[in-house]
Amino acid sequence: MAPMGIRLSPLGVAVFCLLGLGVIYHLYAGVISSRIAAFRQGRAVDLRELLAVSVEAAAVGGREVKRVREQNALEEKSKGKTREGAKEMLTLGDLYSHRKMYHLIKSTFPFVKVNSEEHDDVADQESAVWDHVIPEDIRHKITESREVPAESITVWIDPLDATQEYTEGLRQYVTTMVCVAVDGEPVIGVIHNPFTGYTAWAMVGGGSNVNARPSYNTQSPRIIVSRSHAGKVKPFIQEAFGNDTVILPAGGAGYKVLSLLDIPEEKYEKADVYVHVTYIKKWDICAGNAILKALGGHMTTLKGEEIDYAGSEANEGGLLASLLVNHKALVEKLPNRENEKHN
Ligand SMILES: Nc1ncnc2c1ncn2[C@@H]1O[C@H](COP(=O)(O)O)[C@@H](OP(=O)(O)O)[C@H]1O
Ligand SMILES: [Mg+2]
Ligand SMILES: [Mg+2]
Ligand SMILES: [Mg+2]
Repeated sequence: MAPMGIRLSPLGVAVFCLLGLGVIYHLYAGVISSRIAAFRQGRAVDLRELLAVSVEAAAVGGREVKRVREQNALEEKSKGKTREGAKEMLTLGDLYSHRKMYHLIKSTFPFVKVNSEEHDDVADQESAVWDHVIPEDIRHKITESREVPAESITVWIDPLDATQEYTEGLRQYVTTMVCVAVDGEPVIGVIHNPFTGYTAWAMVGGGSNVNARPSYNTQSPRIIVSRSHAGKVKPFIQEAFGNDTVILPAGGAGYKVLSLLDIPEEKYEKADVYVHVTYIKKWDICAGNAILKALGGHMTTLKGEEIDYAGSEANEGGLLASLLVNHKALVEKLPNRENEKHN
């Protein structure tokens, strides 16, 4: 019984309540859906922006690498040993470069997973902030933006590649590298030499600032290999390509990929194929893989398997990298090394 003698019909009350709920749902559905949209937008990453930040990160890290080398303040120490027993070196160049590169990428894209070779608990007080300017050459070569969910991205950074050679003063081999993998596939690669200032970048299906050479020799190829983690690469190559094959030992996984490209600088040797037979990690190889893929080339394990750039840092199956040749035919020439893994 309602006050003042007004009698409410139960059906009327029910209809009224339903109407009220409908209005509330209508109002809140709008709010909720716009919240979801805003949330989603925050987690969508424009790959052209991520390329611009990657190029910037390689440059800011590179400035630290150069400064530490020029001040002779490397303070090198051993982080441990590789599986083959070689010392894994860490210098202040690796560490300071890591801080700058990692924080620049993380502060711009907080939802993106970034795997760096180095680690550090100190928050960089003067960490670089991206100015949101996409450089002219990137805007010119990549005209369409492409957005992907942040969750699908893994960024690999090598704050200083060829640390061994860096400690020996062999500056030509040293690079900083950034790679962006989407769903495990390498999509963006940046390789920067801090001492010459040269940067190679490419986006698969997008564009690049570097090209393949007009031709490559696969009959008697010049093969570039590691100088400090070579393992048994020499007999491996001779078995595949003959005893007279030209083998070029060089430092740095980044440098060795640059040696396959058409770089208008005399400092880069010109190789036809890059082979690595020992264990190697994904921050060493992802950027080179993305650049080669963008230019129509391949980087695979020695068995010709694609490398998945999500998940663990390890690449166990060695490396074969080539550009504009029949990669499968190269794989078929290689000896079976089932019984000599990691050598
Ligand atoms: N067997 C191995 N185990 C661990 N890292 C290896 C390796 N072989 C090569 N690397 C790493 O791959 C990069 C290129 O090596 P190389 O010059 O011998 O070709 C170097 O990266 P960093 O200098 O970033 O550590 C090196 O440490
Ligand atoms: Mg290292
Ligand atoms: Mg490296
Ligand atoms: Mg390194």
